[in-house]
Amino acid sequence: MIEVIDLCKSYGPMLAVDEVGFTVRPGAVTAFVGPNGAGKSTVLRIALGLDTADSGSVLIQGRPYRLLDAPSRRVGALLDAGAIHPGQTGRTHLRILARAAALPPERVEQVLAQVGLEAVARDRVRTYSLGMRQRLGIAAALLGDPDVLILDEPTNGMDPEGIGWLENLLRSYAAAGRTVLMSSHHMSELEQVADRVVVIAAGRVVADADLGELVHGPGAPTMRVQTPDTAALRSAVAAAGGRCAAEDTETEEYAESDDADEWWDGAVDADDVAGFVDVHGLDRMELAELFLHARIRVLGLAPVRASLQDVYAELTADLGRHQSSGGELPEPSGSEDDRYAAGMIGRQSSRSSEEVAGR
Ligand SMILES: Nc1ncnc2c1ncn2[C@@H]1O[C@H](COP(=O)(O)OP(=O)(O)OP(=O)(O)O)[C@@H](O)[C@H]1O
Repeated sequence: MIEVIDLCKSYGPMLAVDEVGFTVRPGAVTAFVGPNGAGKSTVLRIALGLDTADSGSVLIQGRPYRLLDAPSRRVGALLDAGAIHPGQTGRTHLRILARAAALPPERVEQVLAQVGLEAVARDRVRTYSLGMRQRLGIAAALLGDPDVLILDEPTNGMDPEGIGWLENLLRSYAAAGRTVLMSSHHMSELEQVADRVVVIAAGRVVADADLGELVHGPGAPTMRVQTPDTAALRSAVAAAGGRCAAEDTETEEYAESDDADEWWDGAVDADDVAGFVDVHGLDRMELAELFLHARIRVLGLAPVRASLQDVYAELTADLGRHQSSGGELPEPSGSEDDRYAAGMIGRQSSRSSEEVAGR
């Protein structure tokens, strides 16, 4: 379990993380999402002892990271796959990490097999694609067979096969009762794998809910009704204790959308005089009763399926990026050896970004 408790962190005048609190439970994959600059990496760095909070704390299995016994057996982390030393082979990189964490050398071969890198284990990291580097970073996170996995944007640069592989890995990890926290900007991928979603914007948590609850809302799903009697529908829904979306969805606009193809196959033409009204708080049976009693002509009825992307866009619409202070990023705290051993930085972190990128 990971507990983030009333976390605050400023960089100069910039409040990067503002009383952030949420719990990441075992047995589930929790997605941690937010716009660029929302504060995700800051929370993850603090969780892993690479930065210090101004106030509040992050507990992993009940303790701050720095106070964990054998932290690499408790937490595996991937923060920056691009930071692995390009001159080393994949296997050497993992062997160094295993030795530093007092893990048996056979773990290296096991995780290489687990992430599908055995065939390139003897190649230098500079020859790896970004997707292969991500796999190597994930192998490093898995080395200690930890109960908690923290992955910052692990699917960046991965092809669809790699993403599918990672989704399976994370699902089986969670199914074994372990804790998985991953950040990503790819909502459609997260929708495939996440059980729970924490949304952060401008340093504050704006949603913390099960994926289903977030995309369907609590209670009955939103139903989209196509009817020529929109005014009558609205008053009948209000009388029955439901609620209608403020605007009717324009028939033509909706009929031309992808949703219409998928959900409204066989509905009347856009030319027909009918509007679409989204109804909240009444289920299909309640609506059927209402149509009958209020004598409302209905041409179509279907649940509205919001995507995580839709919900996310709505939640973060007004709360985009914090104003950047424009200052230099200070070095994270913790010795370089500690950070290398935790799989978070490359051994020669002073190398140029071009070298790190293998150019
Ligand atoms: N070391 C630092 N010094 C100054 N400002 C920082 C530092 N680290 C983060 N920030 C600022 O804090 C805010 C939060 O940054 P953070 O990297 O945590 O966001 P993020 O949600 O991970 O963004 P992204 O999705 O782009 O990775 C940003 O405005 C960033 O510029």
